[in-house]
Amino acid sequence: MQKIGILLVNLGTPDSPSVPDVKKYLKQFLLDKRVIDIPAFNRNLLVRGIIVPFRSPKTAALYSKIWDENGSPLLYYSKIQQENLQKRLGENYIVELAMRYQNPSIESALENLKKALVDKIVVIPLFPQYASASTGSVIEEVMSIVGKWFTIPPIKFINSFHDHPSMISIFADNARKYKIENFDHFLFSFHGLPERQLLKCDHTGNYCLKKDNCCENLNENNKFCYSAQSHSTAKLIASELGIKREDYTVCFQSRLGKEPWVQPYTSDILKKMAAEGKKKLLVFSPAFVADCLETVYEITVEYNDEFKEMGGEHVQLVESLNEDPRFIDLLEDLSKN
Ligand SMILES: C=CC1=C(C)c2cc3[nH]c(cc4nc(cc5[nH]c(cc1n2)c(C)c5CCC(=O)O)C(CCC(=O)O)=C4C)c(C)c3C=C
Ligand SMILES: [Fe+2]
Ligand SMILES: [Fe+2]
Repeated sequence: MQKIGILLVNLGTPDSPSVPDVKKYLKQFLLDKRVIDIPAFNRNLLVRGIIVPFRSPKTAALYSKIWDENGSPLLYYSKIQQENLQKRLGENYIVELAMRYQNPSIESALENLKKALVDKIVVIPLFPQYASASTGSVIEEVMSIVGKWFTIPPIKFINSFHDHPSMISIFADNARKYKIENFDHFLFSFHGLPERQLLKCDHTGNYCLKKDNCCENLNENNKFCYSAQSHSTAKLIASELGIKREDYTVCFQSRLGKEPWVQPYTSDILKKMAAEGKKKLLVFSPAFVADCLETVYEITVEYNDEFKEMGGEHVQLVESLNEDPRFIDLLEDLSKN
């Protein structure tokens, strides 16, 4: 019987919410050339000289707010997902968890799979939509580590799962708990990405951001585009819930720096909603498979406060996939097919 290694990889989180640990995390994260994709000299100067020293105390304070007895929600739920997938797949599979930045490291997880004498490896980056800064970076890191091994085993990389029916159903069911008729409008708020990185994913060189709504529909030209895959996820969830196109907005949160990022920005949409007199918003965050800083704090606390200050009443987050057994169905499907 073959033994199959499964490597689940999420983004990463600091080891603790202390400023030195957050500095270590941000340094490793933001020095990644796929995350800040500018020439190495400028990246080093910007990250070591400006972003890390100035941002770390602020980011550490935010992490302290979401850190509970289970630690970081991202790592906590990722471990549960790993344990539940291991139980589901049984003894012919070895399921390892790694984080692209900080711990557990991809290198240690791959070593564990090597020691377990697996016959092949399936790498599942835990990002539904492909971006070079997330999925691409995980794939490059795995290739670079395994590339140094004397024996390179068969490896399969999952590239995206933005339209997987199990994920769509979980987000839709989690939303139904809040009775969707109670809301004035629905936001699908994805993690942001610099526009420059969208353009680099456009293999036609002449499609993305060249006309309005270029990425509203997924097609041959934009199949690897993060924005197009995000719109595809949103459309499928909205369709399962019977939400009409005019009642939802796809938007992007968590910008860094002054360059343009994929638009519209969630913060601008909140202003627009408040100006239109909308009172209750239901917000999906389907770029993540587990609750994390961006969902637990940015949406639940910051956006809620901002919206109320502008005259709105409530911003309700739809929980992520977290411990839902149907997410394990999805991971089982990606592991086996
Ligand atoms: C959905 C996948 C992600 C993409 C794509 C992504 C791109 C990206 N992120 C930054 C900068 C930051 N992101 C931060 C936190 C963070 N990012 C993701 C996922 C993606 N990022 C997650 C899951 C998290 C939260 C991790 C957690 O522990 O909860 C942060 C740290 C927080 C902060 O200081 O604001 C930064 C910085 C860039 C620049 C980028 C693309 C170029
Ligand atoms: Fe990020
Ligand atoms: Fe696009």
